[in-house]
Amino acid sequence: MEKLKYEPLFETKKGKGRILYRLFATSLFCGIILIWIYRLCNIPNSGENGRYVWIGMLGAELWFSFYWFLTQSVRWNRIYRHTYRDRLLMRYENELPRVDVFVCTADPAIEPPIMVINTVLSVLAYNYPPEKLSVYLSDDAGSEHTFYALLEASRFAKHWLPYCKKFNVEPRSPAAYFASLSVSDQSDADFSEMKRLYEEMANKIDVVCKAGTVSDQAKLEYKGFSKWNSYSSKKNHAAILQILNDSRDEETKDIDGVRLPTLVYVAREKHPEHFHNFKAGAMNALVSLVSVALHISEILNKPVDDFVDYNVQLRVSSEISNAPVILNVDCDMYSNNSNAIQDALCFFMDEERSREIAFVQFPQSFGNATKNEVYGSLRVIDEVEFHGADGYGGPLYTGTGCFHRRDTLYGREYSTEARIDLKRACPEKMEENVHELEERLERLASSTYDQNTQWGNEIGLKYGCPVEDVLTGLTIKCKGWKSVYYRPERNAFVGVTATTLDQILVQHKRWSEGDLMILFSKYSPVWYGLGKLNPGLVLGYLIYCLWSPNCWATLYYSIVPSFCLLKGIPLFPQVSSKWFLPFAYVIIAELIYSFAEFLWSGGTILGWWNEQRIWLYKRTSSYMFAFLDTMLKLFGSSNTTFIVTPKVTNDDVLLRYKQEKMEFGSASPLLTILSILAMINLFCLMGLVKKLIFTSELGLEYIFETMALQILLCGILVFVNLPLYNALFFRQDKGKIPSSTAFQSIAFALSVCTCIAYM
Ligand SMILES: O=c1ccn([C@@H]2O[C@H](COP(=O)(O)OP(=O)(O)O[C@H]3O[C@H](CO)[C@@H](O)[C@H](O)[C@H]3O)[C@@H](O)[C@H]2O)c(=O)[nH]1
Ligand SMILES: [Mn+2]
Repeated sequence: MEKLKYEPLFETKKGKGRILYRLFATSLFCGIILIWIYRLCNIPNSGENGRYVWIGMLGAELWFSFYWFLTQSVRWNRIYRHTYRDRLLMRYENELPRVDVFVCTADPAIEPPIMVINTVLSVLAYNYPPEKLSVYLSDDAGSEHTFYALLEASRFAKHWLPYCKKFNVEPRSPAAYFASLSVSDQSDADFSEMKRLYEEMANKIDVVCKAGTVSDQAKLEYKGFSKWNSYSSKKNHAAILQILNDSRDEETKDIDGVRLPTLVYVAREKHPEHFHNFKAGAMNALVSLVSVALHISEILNKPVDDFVDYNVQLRVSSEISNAPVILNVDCDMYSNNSNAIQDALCFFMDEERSREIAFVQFPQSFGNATKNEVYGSLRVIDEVEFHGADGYGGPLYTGTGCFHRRDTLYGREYSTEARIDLKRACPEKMEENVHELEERLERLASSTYDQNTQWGNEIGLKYGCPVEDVLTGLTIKCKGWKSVYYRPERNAFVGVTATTLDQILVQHKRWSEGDLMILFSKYSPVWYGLGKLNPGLVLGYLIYCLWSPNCWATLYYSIVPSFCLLKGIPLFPQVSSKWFLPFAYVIIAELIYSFAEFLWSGGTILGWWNEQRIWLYKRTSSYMFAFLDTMLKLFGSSNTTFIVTPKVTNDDVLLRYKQEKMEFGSASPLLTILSILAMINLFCLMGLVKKLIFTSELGLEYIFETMALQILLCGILVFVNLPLYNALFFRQDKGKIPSSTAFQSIAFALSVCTCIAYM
């Protein structure tokens, strides 16, 4: 008999133009070496003017070269994935695994319930058998409003899900769907009815949020609200768990009589004395809630008794769904592609190559991004770098839009028998009613369930790091697993990005701080990962772990050459010197490359320019504070925090955001640093102009000949900062730089420049 040909469920292709890129990178590297040689050979002798400044330049350039070298790792070996969903369905239509979706929210004031339930509705409506899909909303605020919204959403879902299937709607977040249509699309009756239902629901939720409380009538209608009787604050409340739809229940059906996915609301217990570990804590509560110790023992191949050693609290059979595949999304990341589960499963279920795959990460894209992205984007990371990381064992886990195998989250080591257990039985419907089950589960979502256990350490998401996602993904890979990066043509997830400068700087401070903490932690890619990870991937991780130390070289390069300009000390080769060439080549080639890469990644010309500005701002403010804070933490005098990014904006700020006017707004040390730097460069450039006009002894030509690159550098810094000067001196709206910050930074920059000039 002819052997059936194996048809893979996914394919991997090498990126185009790799040879060309490698040649280019090599030529750039030669340029960089020449720059080192120039620096080394021209260090002023001891006693000569500018010796230490020169050594500093050498240090900064060595750092930049080293960092550039790291960034090559994710460009060297890019790969691209392609899935075959039709083959998946043909082979596994009736045995698809169950999938648990975890949605996390933390604060109804900055993560509005209406946005949260749109995300929930979008994942409930996945093109996937409903009896195999369970959606859990983790609400860290334990907010009655969010619960009310979810309750309304569970009712609306009975209309929305059949509608999505009937008309093959995309995207399946109702808000995004309605917003995506033009007026002419909106004529038919089904549509109008759907829109009316949605608006009715949105309106009810809006009323509750504005009133600040749920009406007595609603409370009477649904007795679940009684659980809030003892609620005192979002930091102090008992566990609340409510099963809104139970797919095991025959009665849970939509208006067409089709079963609905399971939907569960969970607010783990919060107690002021028990640290809650932010999102990692929330995720672990969910992971553990839906599992049983027995299963863990099965996975780790140990008898249950051994678990006493493992110190896992043995918890009574408590599962609701316990699916082998878990999707995790942030509350603002709605599903934009209803086939994403099937795509992910192609990687988990391929007969030959899926064994080693622990998670499938999709890119993050943002629905509220403006055309030229004033606050930058993750564009190049998504379009280039993660494809490169994939070539060396897989991208980072970035916290949202990621499918995990449940057993790898439990800390399972890679082994060749590690095929996903599809046949794992569905939890039995127990002889208890839903309320009894809820009560039993609530006891498990206590604020101490993970204390003195391996949760957060050997099991589940890792605690103690503001980027729990990156750390968790890294340790999974150190256990021998790989991950996959998949970017379908239609984006799988769409979220909300920050809309003010302060928000983006604070977010990047959290990220770069967390990444640096990983570098110094027990799980550092360098000492823990070396030998376990592909060396290319170690370099790849280092790019992110070393984000924050970048601040020093950048600060040096954006201040010292400008001061030297003021003092008349040349730091770069003369224009007519042959040493000028490598500098010119490296600068121009790198600029053109980064420009081309950005456009190729789908950005705009102005977007690239904005990206350069935000690059400078992040490096000189967020990264510096992140570095200092990490040092404080290492020496034990500061605690980990997690400032949640707001997902709402007031109308005034939103208008300026849409006009792409940078929002400086509130005073903060981050902002002060940026304006001081901008002013220093402006004063230095003005000092030079003054010198050119009033002192003729040196002559224009001589100054350009000796200082061309320094003038260029200072000029570019000033040019990049134009929006900042505008916000300092001319703008009248609320997004301008606050007068106190303006005054402080101008006074400070002026005094420093005066001191330097007359020193
Ligand atoms: O105590 C907390 C704090 C946050 N969150 C949730 O975590 C998610 C991420 O928070 P956000 O403020 O949006 O952070 P971002 O910087 O946008 O998030 C990125 O970076 C985080 C790590 O810093 C990851 O956790 C996220 O998944 C990743 O998208 C949100 O859904 C929050 O509701 C909680 O559930 N509990
Ligand atoms: Mn977010």
